[in-house]
Amino acid sequence: GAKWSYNGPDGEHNWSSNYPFCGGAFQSPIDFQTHLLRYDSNLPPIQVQNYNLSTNEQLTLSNNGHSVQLSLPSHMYISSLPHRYSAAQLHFHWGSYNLLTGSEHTVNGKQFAGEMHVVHFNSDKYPNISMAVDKHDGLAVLGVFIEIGEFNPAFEKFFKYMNGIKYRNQKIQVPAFNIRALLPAHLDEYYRYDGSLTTPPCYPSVLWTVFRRPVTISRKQFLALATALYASYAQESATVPLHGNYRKPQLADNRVVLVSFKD
Ligand SMILES: NS(=O)(=O)c1c(F)c(F)c(S(=O)(=O)CCO)c(N[C@H]2CCCc3ccccc32)c1F
Ligand SMILES: [Zn+2]
Repeated sequence: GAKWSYNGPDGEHNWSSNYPFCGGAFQSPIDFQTHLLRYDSNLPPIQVQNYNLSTNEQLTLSNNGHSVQLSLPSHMYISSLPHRYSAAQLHFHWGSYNLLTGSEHTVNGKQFAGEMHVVHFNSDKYPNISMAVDKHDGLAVLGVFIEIGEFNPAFEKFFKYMNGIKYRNQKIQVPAFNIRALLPAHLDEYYRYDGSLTTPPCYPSVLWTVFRRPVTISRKQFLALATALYASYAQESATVPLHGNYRKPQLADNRVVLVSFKD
């Protein structure tokens, strides 16, 4: 499809000229404002299966020019939703080395340092993510806020390889590890709403689950994420740093955000 970026002439204000859904309804991310929230006692803790991958499996770590992404095997899935949602990939959104504000979803206007998304597709109904990506019940994405704090050994399992994918379309194989360790300890408190991909083509096909509790990575780890990658190709002389890859919060319109927590 047509090229897009997070700033300049191909920035988010012009996405809808090549990707009409980006100017449509049910867009993501949104700001979780207290008055939009409604407690729903029927929201169960999120349950994931087969996230504890064995180290003799290999995952593809790649720089797709928009984010750093880690491919995930489809035998990993979410089991607590109405359909089985099988994993496809995880990726990140972040600010820049001196702007610790790069999350996509926000809470009463507060932006976190970054945000991780674990993308799943409805494998009960669709054979692969490409067939699911534009269907109303096609995708389920788990969102995890990232804050600066304690060093995070789980993230280090692939952060340490990022110098191998500095440029766009570079990819390397990395040993698999326990993906559950990237999620918060408790999966019972989360925001839930119907939304979209936060990048073009912005299909309104995502059941969003954003956990209330952030995970922490160290400042050094965050700097590595925010400074290691380029959106440009290796052979290009003009390098374009890959940072600030987050979409601004979109209008909630009259969407309600369900929450699994009371206080
Ligand atoms: N924030 S977000 O909405 O979760 C989100 C991103 F921000 C994001 F950058 C990506 S991308 O890395 O593929 C780059 C541009 O699509 C995705 N990819 C998804 C949806 C598009 C098709 C596809 C195919 C295979 C695997 C994953 C995906 C994405 F879903
Ligand atoms: Zn994302």
